[in-house]
Amino acid sequence: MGNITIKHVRAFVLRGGGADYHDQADGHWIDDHISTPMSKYPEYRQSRRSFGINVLGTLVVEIEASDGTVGFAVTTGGEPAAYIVEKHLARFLEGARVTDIEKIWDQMYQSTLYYGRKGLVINTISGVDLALWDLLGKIRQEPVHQLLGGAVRDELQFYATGARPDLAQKMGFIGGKMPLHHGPSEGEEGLRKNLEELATMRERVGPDFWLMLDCWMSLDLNYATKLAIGAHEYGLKWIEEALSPDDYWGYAALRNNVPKGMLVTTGEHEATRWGFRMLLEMGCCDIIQPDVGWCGGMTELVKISALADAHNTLVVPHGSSVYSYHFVATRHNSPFAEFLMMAPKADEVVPMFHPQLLGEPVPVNGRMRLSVLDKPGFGVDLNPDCQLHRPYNR
Ligand SMILES: C[C@H](O)[C@H](O)CC(=O)C(=O)O
Ligand SMILES: [Mg+2]
Repeated sequence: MGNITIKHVRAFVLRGGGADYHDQADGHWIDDHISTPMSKYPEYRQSRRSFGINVLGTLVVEIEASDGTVGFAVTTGGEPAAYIVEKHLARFLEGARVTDIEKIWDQMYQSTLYYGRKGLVINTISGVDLALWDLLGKIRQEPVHQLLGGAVRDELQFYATGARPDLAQKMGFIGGKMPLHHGPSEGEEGLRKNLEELATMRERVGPDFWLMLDCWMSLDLNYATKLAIGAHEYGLKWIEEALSPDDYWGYAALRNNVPKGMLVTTGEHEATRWGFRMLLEMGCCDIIQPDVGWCGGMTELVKISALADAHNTLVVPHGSSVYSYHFVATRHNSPFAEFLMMAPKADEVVPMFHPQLLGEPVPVNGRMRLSVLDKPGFGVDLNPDCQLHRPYNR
């Protein structure tokens, strides 16, 4: 094993759903008048695709070892990410040992610092890192959760994100997180509509089912505070990503402002241990939500999670399908996981990264047995029916 090296790195682009889960067709709940930082421009209010939310597409990273084993991963990043992998990052992998994950991560991060640190570059590094974990698992014939130190639970439980928490409840999930539909630019009327939607959902699901609101970076502190206070009456469990990810000070203030018992969550657009250190040390939130495909990959998520543990903060990763399931199974401070409802009407459970992965597990009755994850690597294959495009073939 110590002698197996990395022979070749390849980066592809894929369109249509999957890891770039906002890349959906018309009529999908995920693109139906959701409040965003662009909602202040009326022409970009109805659809997130109108301002380009799906412009990047999916990045697929494939890493082939000297023994012929191939590991792969998908994340968001598309063609610019493929460029970075092929033209810049591949040099740190090809010829290295497949076990050199820490060193490769450090080289990818340090060598891109002058143009990286967050966003696209860290998405790209995350994709490469996840492919390395998949490769190592496949070579060792062990699931990634075992490489991470082993599972601490036999079963994962999930809340669902989508437009229909009432249906998610019937499907066995422990809670439902809804997108916020109206932002500050829609004034008092929008605020009233937001609260009415929450009230209707609370009536449908009864008093105990968790209800959360995902605000996708779209509010200001005053609006978020008013929303949280209004939503308290309807038992809102948490208010998510209410502010810009750069506004650490706003989050710290919001956490003071929300009614007692309501949680403030954020972090899906934060990256690396340094970004999360800001959130944790400034007391910005009760739950951090790193996306393992965006925050720096598994190698970085393990560090972020240890930091969170030392701050008594839960880590409930954003989306990211199998990549987060293998992680959540191994951490005491990750007691449950997110499942993004990718059915257009949020009325059935379909694999989160459909159609890109084969063998992608889904929760059944809101739960997933650990045994489902007991396959080498992340336990999934690329769907050969998906059209891979390699824009920067070296
Ligand atoms: C529903 C949200 O706007 C977003 O598309 C997904 C998300 O932020 C989450 O799952 O969390
Ligand atoms: Mg979110």
